[in-house]
Order: sequence, then C-alpha cells, then structure tokens
Amino acid sequence: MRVLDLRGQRPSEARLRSIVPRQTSEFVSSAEESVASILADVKSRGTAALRELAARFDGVEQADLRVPQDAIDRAVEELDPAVRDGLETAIERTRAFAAAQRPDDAHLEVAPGARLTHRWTPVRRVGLYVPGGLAVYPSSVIMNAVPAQAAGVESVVLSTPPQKEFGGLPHPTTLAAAGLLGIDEVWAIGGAQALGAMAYGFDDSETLEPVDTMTGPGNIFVAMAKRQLRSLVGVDGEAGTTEIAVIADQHANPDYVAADLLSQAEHDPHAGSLLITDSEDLADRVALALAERVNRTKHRERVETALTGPQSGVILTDSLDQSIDVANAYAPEHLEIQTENPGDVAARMRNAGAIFLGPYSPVPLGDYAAGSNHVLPTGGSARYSSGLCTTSFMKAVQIIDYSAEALEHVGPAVEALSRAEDLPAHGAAVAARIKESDTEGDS
Ligand SMILES: NC(=O)c1ccc[n+]([C@@H]2O[C@H](COP(=O)([O-])OP(=O)(O)OC[C@H]3O[C@@H](n4cnc5c(N)ncnc54)[C@H](O)[C@@H]3O)[C@@H](O)[C@H]2O)c1
Ligand SMILES: N[C@H](CO)Cc1c[nH]c[nH+]1
Ligand SMILES: [Zn+2]
Repeated sequence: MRVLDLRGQRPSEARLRSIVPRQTSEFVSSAEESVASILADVKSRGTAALRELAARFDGVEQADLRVPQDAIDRAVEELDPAVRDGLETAIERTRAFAAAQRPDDAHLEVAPGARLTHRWTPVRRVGLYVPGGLAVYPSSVIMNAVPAQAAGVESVVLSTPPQKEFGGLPHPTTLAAAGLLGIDEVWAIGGAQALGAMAYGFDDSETLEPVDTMTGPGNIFVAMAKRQLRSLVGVDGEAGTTEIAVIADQHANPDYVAADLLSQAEHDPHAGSLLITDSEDLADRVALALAERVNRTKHRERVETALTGPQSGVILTDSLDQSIDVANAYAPEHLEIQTENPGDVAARMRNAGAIFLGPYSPVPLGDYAAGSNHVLPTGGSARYSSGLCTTSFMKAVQIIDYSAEALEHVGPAVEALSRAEDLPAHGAAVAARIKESDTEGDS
C-alpha cells in the first residue's frame, strides 16, 4: 500500500480532501454515458431491452424475468441449516434495531389554538437492489428489507442479477433470504437496468409496477443509475464500492487491523482500505501482517489490486488529533477505531457511515450480524448522508390546524410578510378570514 506522510504538515480541509487516497468521483462518472443509454433503452423497450442486457452483461437467456414463487420456496427448503441460522440471527438483530429507530410524531401547540403535527408515514412501494456480480449478497436482502418492513412499507419488490450458474435465476441463498423475509416479488434483473426497471416499471410481456423509493448497494453502474434516477424516485445514499478506514495508535493489534483492511478489499478490485495512524511502528507491523494474510487469501488477485490501487494506503500523522481530522475529511463508509480510548475518538468523529469501536467490533460483524445496517454511504457522501435505516423508507408530512383566534393572532405577521414579498393575494387569504373581506386592496 502506498504511504502518505503528513507528519509535520498542517494541510487545510480542502487539501486533505484532495489528497486522501480515494476513487475520484470521476470513477463513478465514467459509467455516466453507458448507464444513460441503458436506462433509455429500458424505458422505451421494457422487457425486450432487459432480456438483451441480461444476455450481454450477465451471460444468461431468460424466459421470465420475475422469479417464480416455487423457486423462492425451494431455496428456503434447501438452505444449509447453518446459513439459515446465520440469516435468522441477522434478521432478528437487525429487526430489533430497526424497530428501535421508528421515529415518534411531533405535536406542538405553538400558540393557543395553533396546533402543528409532524407525522411520519411509510413510503407505499419500494424497490430493493441486492448486488450479485463478484460476490453473493443474501445479507443485503436483510439490510434492505428489514428496515423497509419496520417502517411499515406496504409493497416491497426486490431485484438482483440473474446467475448463469443457476439457469438465469438469482443465487439460491439470495432467494432464500427473500423467502425468509416473506418477499414474494423478486426479479432477476441486475445492474443499472434493474434500477431503471423499478423506477419506470413496465407492462408488456410481464408487469412490474413502478416504485416510489429505491435503495441498495452496488457497483458503479448501480450507483450511477441511482444518480440519474434521483429526480424520478426517492433513492438512499450512494452505497457504492466498499471502503474501510482504520484509525489506530500504538495500542492496536496489527493482525486485527490487517485482517479488517483485507476483509473489505475482497469485495471489489476498486475497494478502498485506508490505515490512519500516528505510529510508524504500528504501520510497519500492519504491513507485515497484511502481506502474510494476502498470500493465503482466497480472492488474492482482487485483494492485491484493491490494496495497491490509488484508493488504498497508509496515512502517517503526527498525533491522534490529526488522525481524527484526516478521518473526518475522508468521511469513510466504515471507520474502525483501534486506539486506547475508542469512545473518546468516536465522540469527535462527525463523518462516517458507521463507526466500529475497539478490538471486538470488526467491520465484518456489521456486514452480517451486529444488528446495524451495512448499506452505507461511500465516496465521501458520509459527510451529508446516513446509512440505510427505518426512516430511509419513511417521509414526514406537516399538519397545520389553527383556530379562528389563533389565525387572527398571527394574521398581521402573515400580512406584513406577504406585502414584503409583493404577493398581496397571500395576505388577502388571511385577511378574508379575519376581517371578513377577501379583496387584495383591503389587506
Ligand atoms: N456500500 C455498501 O453499502 C455496499 C454493500 C455491499 C456491497 N457493496 C459494493 O457493491 C458492489 C457489488 O458489485 P458487484 O459487481 O459484485 O454486483 P452488482 O450487482 O452491483 O453488479 C452486477 C451487475 O453489473 C452490471 N454490469 C457489469 N458490467 C457492466 C458494464 N460493463 N456495463 C454496464 N453494466 C455492467 C451487470 O448487469 C451485473 O448484473 C461492490 O463494489 C461492493 O463493494 C457496497
Ligand atoms: N461490506 C459491505 C458494505 O460495504 C457489506 C457486505 C455484505 N457482505 C459482506 N459485506
Ligand atoms: Zn463486507
């Protein structure tokens, strides 16, 4: 991994953001044109386009795009018992935490007779994307579906790539996870075209009703499709190519740090793994442990590409304070804090998708069974967006209920502001109720 030595330097926030190792936003932008043409094709030609795209990108010929219920039922029946236990544990913990996130409505009488309500409602129909290119992601079925169900969403549709190995159906463990969660509308469509299908819907040889919100992780084609469809449907944050940053000091266990950096590098050759440390000695020991682990890891080629790419590296700082500044500027999807007092460091972190404290909370725990969600903002978007949660599937409506006296009391304020904005009909609408006159000239 390349080393960036910031010791003795005081880079500005702007400079820090530009020098920390990361895939540039041009990386996702490189998919812009191809995704635009995929989406246009799906919009105009529906299932015919989807079948052609599946042949081109997934190498499958599909008769039906919708997965039959008996394939879902069979996947549940044939599920390995240990995997079933794992999925059920993950569902149980994620469900408990998602239920705890349900927001309360807010009610306020802002003045006598002036009642306001902030009422949360679930989105009616949502589309969940579950990736399935380089790896298989049944855990992402849980991370998408459980908060949607906790929010009270009425209609859930799931889309995931068809697999050549399974005759054009999605991977059976992904189907089994859907079955365990009671999801019966599953489509074998992958990549940008899946997002287009759920956003536009189609009604030709098969029918897919459009959704109101789409969520889920995926590669750059998925992330770009979400960017392009954002004005048509609600989308969650940009949960693109995985990244991990670790703030570590001399107290950290180098083998744990190495194992965790490697764990996320195995997702994708473009995944980012970053160590931020004020201890050169720790950095050297992590490098040794990492080399040893990379030698024997299953997806060695992918991991080596990720760890040696421009998006990965070691940043040497001259203090824990500077490590925190660097991490906040980087805004990682996952941040591990492997320091003497991780809770104190976490309290000073503003920008991270999820924070993992201390030696016994590794990122892979959060990937599967911590109870937290693994669909998290990447590419620095943790500066302004959150990981998937129950409110990602909800929206709030504000309800205004004033009595005649309450309106009369605040009327002069409304009328003065309407004059100031040269929108006198606004003031007149209030004046009509107060003075029993509805002409603008009276207001
Ligand atoms: N941030 C998160 O919360 C999170 C969670 C899980 C996974 N991930 C990330 O999700 C990604 C999963 O990627 P994946 O590739 O394994 O699965 P994927 O489902 O995202 O992508 C596979 C699809 O990409 C499409 N595709 C492939 N090549 C294409 C091309 N040249 N042009 C257009 N479309 C093409 C195909 O249609 C295929 O079905 C990884 O990068 C992983 O790091 C992120
Ligand atoms: N680390 C991924 C989020 O970036 C989530 C995941 C799913 N399976 C394994 N890991
Ligand atoms: Zn992972």
